[in-house]
Amino acid sequence: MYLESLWVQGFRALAEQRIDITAPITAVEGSNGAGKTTLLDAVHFLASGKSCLGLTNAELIRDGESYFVVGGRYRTHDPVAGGSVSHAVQAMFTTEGRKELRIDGTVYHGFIRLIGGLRVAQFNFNSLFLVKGMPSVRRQYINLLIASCDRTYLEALSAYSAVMTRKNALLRQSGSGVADASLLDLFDERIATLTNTIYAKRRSALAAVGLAMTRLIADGLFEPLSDVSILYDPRPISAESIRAIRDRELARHACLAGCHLDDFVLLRGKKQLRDSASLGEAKLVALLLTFAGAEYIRMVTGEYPVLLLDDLEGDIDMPNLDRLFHLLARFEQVFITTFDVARLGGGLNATSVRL
Ligand SMILES: Nc1ncnc2c1ncn2[C@@H]1O[C@H](COP(=O)(O)OP(=O)(O)OP(=O)(O)O)[C@@H](O)[C@H]1O
Repeated sequence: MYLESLWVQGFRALAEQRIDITAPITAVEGSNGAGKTTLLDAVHFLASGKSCLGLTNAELIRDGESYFVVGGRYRTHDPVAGGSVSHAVQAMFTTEGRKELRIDGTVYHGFIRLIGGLRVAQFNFNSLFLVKGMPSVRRQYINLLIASCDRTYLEALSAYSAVMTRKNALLRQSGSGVADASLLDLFDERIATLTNTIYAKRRSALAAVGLAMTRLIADGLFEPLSDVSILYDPRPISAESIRAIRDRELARHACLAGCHLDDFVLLRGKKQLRDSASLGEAKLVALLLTFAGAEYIRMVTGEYPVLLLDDLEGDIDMPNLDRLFHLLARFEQVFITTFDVARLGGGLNATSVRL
């Protein structure tokens, strides 16, 4: 997987930028506020239709502009064609909320089709919330990871989100508790089926990610995390078990069971890292999850994703940099932000883009 060129217009810090990429490692340089994080976020957007900083599309539009455009051309291995193929993608979002996506010239009016095209694994300062933050952050991690390799998972998530929206609307309408019970029964059946499908896919993906974590720890860079593991053991649900809490759902006007409340636990020994990890440890665990996610993608698709590393300086002890560079050599393409490539030492043979 290789992003050959990237163009952005009116995207946060970047007024207009076009880069053609030829080297395996691109060091994105520039002073504070120059737009380094923004550039990596643009690549993440092309892979997911979303900002990796948790920003809304409207927040991504540069102040004073009426739209943003993010586009790129990437190369990927196509097992059907038996070789490398190249795709052009371009996403536009306007202040009126209009979305326009072009993939190889075909126009779509939503960004969901970006998922499963260009694949990325990313780390930035927000990644520590994977360890320290709310369950929703971990769900986003696992959702994008699986969906980028498995279209049926993405379809199950979309179907789940649609049925939950309809059920929530019905629960809100129900007011005094009088709701269309048979329609709620139908929704509960669908929610239970989709939840169990999603649980099963998350279970096998998280088992693979956990295995990749163990191998990466054995490689050395993550040695201090030798007893870190993932615990994920959701109980399958049934329409009956959801029906059993219907009174509570009616009272709260919300769905109170299903995979939208799911979470996985990061453990060190038997302790939950969310409560016990220092900030430095949390960042290292998040970096480990980034690399383990990349290994998962390679295992499923046969190709490493594009690796996006933002704000790593200061988070990794200098003696470990050599091991990090060794790990980067696995990837076909890496983007790494830095104030100054020289500060990263001679171990990094990178081409730099200065903003
Ligand atoms: N919607 C927006 N319109 C214009 N400028 C924006 C917008 N959102 C953020 N910025 C500006 O972008 C800059 C931050 O960009 P970014 O985070 O990409 O910089 P950076 O080079 O990664 O900085 P640092 O080295 O400090 O991490 C800030 O100056 C901020 O004011």
